[in-house]
Amino acid sequence: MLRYWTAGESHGKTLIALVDGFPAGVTIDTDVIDVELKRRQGGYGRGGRQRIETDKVDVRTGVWHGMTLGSPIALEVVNRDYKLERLDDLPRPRPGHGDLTGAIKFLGSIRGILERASARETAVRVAAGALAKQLLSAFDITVFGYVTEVGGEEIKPVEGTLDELRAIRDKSELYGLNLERDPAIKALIDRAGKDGDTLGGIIEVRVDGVPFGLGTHAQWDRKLDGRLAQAVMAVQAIKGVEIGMGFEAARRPGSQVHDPIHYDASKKETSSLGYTRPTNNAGGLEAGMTNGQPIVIRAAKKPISTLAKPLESINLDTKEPEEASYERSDVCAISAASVIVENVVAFEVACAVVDKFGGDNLPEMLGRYELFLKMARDR
Ligand SMILES: Cc1cc2nc3c(=O)[nH]c(=O)nc-3n(C[C@H](O)[C@H](O)[C@H](O)COP(=O)(O)O)c2cc1C
Ligand SMILES: C=C(O[C@@H]1CC(C(=O)O)=C[C@@H](OP(=O)(O)O)[C@H]1O)C(=O)O
Repeated sequence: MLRYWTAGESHGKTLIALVDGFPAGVTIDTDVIDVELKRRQGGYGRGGRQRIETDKVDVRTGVWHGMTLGSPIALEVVNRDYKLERLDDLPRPRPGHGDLTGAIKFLGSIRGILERASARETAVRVAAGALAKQLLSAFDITVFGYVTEVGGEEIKPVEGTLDELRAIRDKSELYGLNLERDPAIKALIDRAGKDGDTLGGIIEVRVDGVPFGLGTHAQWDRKLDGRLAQAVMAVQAIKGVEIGMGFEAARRPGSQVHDPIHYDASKKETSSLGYTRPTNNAGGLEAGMTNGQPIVIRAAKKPISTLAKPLESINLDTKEPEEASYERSDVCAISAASVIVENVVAFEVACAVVDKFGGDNLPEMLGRYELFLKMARDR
């Protein structure tokens, strides 16, 4: 079983992801992980913190001569803005953050909650996802995330191959798929910043090259749609998850929702085994299992909770009404969130690959994958 945990506070010494159950024999390129970490730090609308940090991964355990050993892998990203010992508490909880509930639940400080609730922790979630992508690439599975909406403004994607779309996204300051929309949306973010306000948005992630049969119908906690939804929803500030047509499917009759099943022998050698679907409203998942089509998953991110023009709150000591605390904050972090969601999806898909093809070592997994394809083609 492949899994991970993280440790670390936002302004503490360091952040750690401990990845357990990662197969042996996977070549790891730490530069590729650092590219993802850099992308997560970027995107238009980020606050002052990203000018302090330069995130780089240090693979502390589990890798020898650039290859995984099958033992636990500890990934570390050190905080440059380490100052926790000098920081005071925050007196006035910020609506939308974990401040009020955390301080009440743990009978303690707001600082003690926000330090761990903070999305700073996602640096090492991204490192774990970027590690998982290096396993997925051996199976030609690619995971690609982009922004489709910011503050209610749509970024309708242009058409193109995956490589063309990647090139566009990597040029976009918003990580969207339509460069023409960037100036208007940057102006929207600037306006929100000037008004002391914040913005959220919508992210889409596409997973290509997915074989049939990842996940299972047999038990609720092993259904891949459910596991993906949990991984995505557990990203800070994500408030909605859709797979394929998502909520829109509820508004249409079945004839306009379900994807007909066709067969094209010339595609027998691909991961779809020749079973083609003229549409992919299911988003690649039926009954908790992948159906040979790309996985498509969307996430809705709420606006940042800390407003420069603070909302009404209470001073927890005096119980008197006061404005919520403000130190510094992102105005819009949807682009960063797209990198995070992309990487948590990658990790979850890698878990399902390990479940299906075994997790001891990569050559054995690839052998089992080929055997499965052969048997499934003959089905
Ligand atoms: C990439 C990213 C950056 C974020 N930056 C901030 C920030 O600067 N200030 C803030 O108040 N919240 C920020 N958030 C949101 C909080 O982490 C989040 O709202 C909080 O942990 C409460 O969790 P919840 O929104 O899931 O309920 C950010 C979230 C993400 C994903
Ligand atoms: C540090 C990161 O994001 C932080 C997430 C965050 C929050 O409350 O979630 C609050 C801010 O922290 P700070 O007050 O130190 O500026 C963001 O900068 C990061 O993504 O690397």
